[in-house]
Amino acid sequence: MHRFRNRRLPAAGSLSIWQKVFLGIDENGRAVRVSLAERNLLIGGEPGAGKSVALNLLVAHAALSLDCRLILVDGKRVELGLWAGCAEAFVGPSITDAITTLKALQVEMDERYDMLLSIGHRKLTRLTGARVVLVVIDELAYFSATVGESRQQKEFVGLVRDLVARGRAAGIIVVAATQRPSSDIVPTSLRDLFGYRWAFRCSTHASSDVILGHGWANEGYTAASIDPAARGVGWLIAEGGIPRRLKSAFLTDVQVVDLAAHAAELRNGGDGE
Ligand SMILES: Nc1ncnc2c1ncn2[C@@H]1O[C@H](COP(=O)(O)OP(=O)(O)OP(=O)(O)O)[C@@H](O)[C@H]1O
Repeated sequence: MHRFRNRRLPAAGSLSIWQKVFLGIDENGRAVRVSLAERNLLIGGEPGAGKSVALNLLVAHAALSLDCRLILVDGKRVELGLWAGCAEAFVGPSITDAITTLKALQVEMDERYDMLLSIGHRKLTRLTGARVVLVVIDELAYFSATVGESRQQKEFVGLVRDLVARGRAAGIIVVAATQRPSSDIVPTSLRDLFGYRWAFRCSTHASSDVILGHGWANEGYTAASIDPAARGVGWLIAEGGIPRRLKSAFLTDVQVVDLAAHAAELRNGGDGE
């Protein structure tokens, strides 16, 4: 298998979760970057539209950023599985494991608020010391509507909601993806907690609005108008802004394998050479 391992892989300390993450190129040819340490991100779109590719870009940046801890929740295991060696926790299809992991994060979030209060700060910054924790969930609907008992699904949704609502200032960021952009999976009250929302191709204007926000389809910003063959194309909106159409960057599986191995080595104290 050809590997692209070479000297251009990022060295330890050259990337930070506080730096913007490169997502792709917009219609005007401009680079699109997001500041993940400041906002949660919701990704939606129909199967095959490009969500996993987008998640891999985000996780690649986070994994190579040694000031970021990674918690990966992936019901299918294969979407994020290549990054398991970089993650502090990797949760597969078990809803019990997902709940246990999110509960532990909730406890940590409260401890972080105690710490912030004790030093008189309102939010975690890169100077506070504690590392940012990135929680990536793929697929939201698997845990909220498919696997487990209804009581567990509710508990899972409650934990996600709390982490998205309160985690940001404590340096706990959630990125969640779903191939079911419907209001039962992403109710407005949850959707609106995400500061970034990225809609890949959706089958209807209504499902596009479920991700981007109510009314955008009427204004002409709809992921239902994306050509099904245009994989990786989507609309991204940041809190308070207007949607921006972009084509995501792309990492092949071979590149992901190489980057993940490199990041794991850096995380284990190696120099990645
Ligand atoms: N930015 C891109 N550039 C080129 N090809 C892309 C891009 N994004 C996605 N693709 C192509 O589309 C395929 C499906 O993308 P991806 O696996 O990310 O979809 P998905 O939305 O996660 O699907 P599912 O919901 O079924 O998991 C990829 O294997 C790739 O071939």
